[in-house]
Amino acid sequence: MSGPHAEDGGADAAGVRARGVGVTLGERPVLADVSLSAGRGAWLAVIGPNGAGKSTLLRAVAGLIPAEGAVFVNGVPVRALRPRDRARLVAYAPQSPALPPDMTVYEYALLGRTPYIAYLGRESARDREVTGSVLERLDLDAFASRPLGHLSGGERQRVVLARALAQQAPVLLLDEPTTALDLGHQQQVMDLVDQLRVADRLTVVTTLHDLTLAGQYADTLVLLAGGRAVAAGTPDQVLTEPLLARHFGARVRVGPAPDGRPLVHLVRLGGARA
Ligand SMILES: Nc1ncnc2c1ncn2[C@@H]1O[C@H](COP(=O)(O)OP(=O)(O)OP(=O)(O)O)[C@@H](O)[C@H]1O
Repeated sequence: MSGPHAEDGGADAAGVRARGVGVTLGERPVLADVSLSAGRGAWLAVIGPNGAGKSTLLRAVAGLIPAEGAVFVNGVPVRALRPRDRARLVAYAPQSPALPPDMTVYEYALLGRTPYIAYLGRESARDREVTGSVLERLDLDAFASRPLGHLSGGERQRVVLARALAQQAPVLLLDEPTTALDLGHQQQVMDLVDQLRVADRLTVVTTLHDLTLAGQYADTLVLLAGGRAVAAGTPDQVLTEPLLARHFGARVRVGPAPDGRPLVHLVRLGGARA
């Protein structure tokens, strides 16, 4: 996309570019000088200990909070976009948003189509088709008429993802999309996002606590600690025993999975089993 505010407007600008991002919340500096870049079809995972600033970074990239520095989506400064235009470019699934308890799963997922529906207009057949298909792919079609207040934590998490996927934006920002999910649904969600990334050349940026999952799916990892990017690179470069020990205070072993990507295991402290 190009335009009066575009950085360069060329194909190289597709995806997300953030430079020198700093955020202060209340009086507290929460992020300082963070840069990242994820082009079309790339998957970038933001990892780091609790309170490192991962969710704040995602919200800054989504253009939802003011930030120092610059965030470009498809070459356009994200804060310069009107909400409706921004929602067509960037879909953001927060970690645990407040959900209206009486709204149904279908109605909530359909909210993802809002940027395509005329003001005071009704949804089209296409909007209903996209919403129905996303619910089906997330195993939620049987829940379509259930009120949100009657769902389990994992079902709620999938509904939040469904709304973001129904948005069909080229940039997908997912904050901890798998924390409440069982093993099968973790794989289903990650594989679905991966299929969409490949098929539609989406740019995916996600925070993840599960480091093995991050290393399995992302091409690039950014490790945040204390509001700063302390490491960035391929999973092999970032998921190392010394870096994880230093920044998570965790004793881990890192070894290769059958596909060569790193697997991170916690090492039990306190000696041998009794
Ligand atoms: N509104 C706020 N005012 C002041 N500080 C805040 C505010 N919101 C968050 N913070 C602080 O900002 C820091 C970063 O928070 P953030 O939620 O981005 O961390 P995170 O890396 O996503 O953490 P977690 O892994 O626990 O989800 C934390 O220390 C948090 O306490």
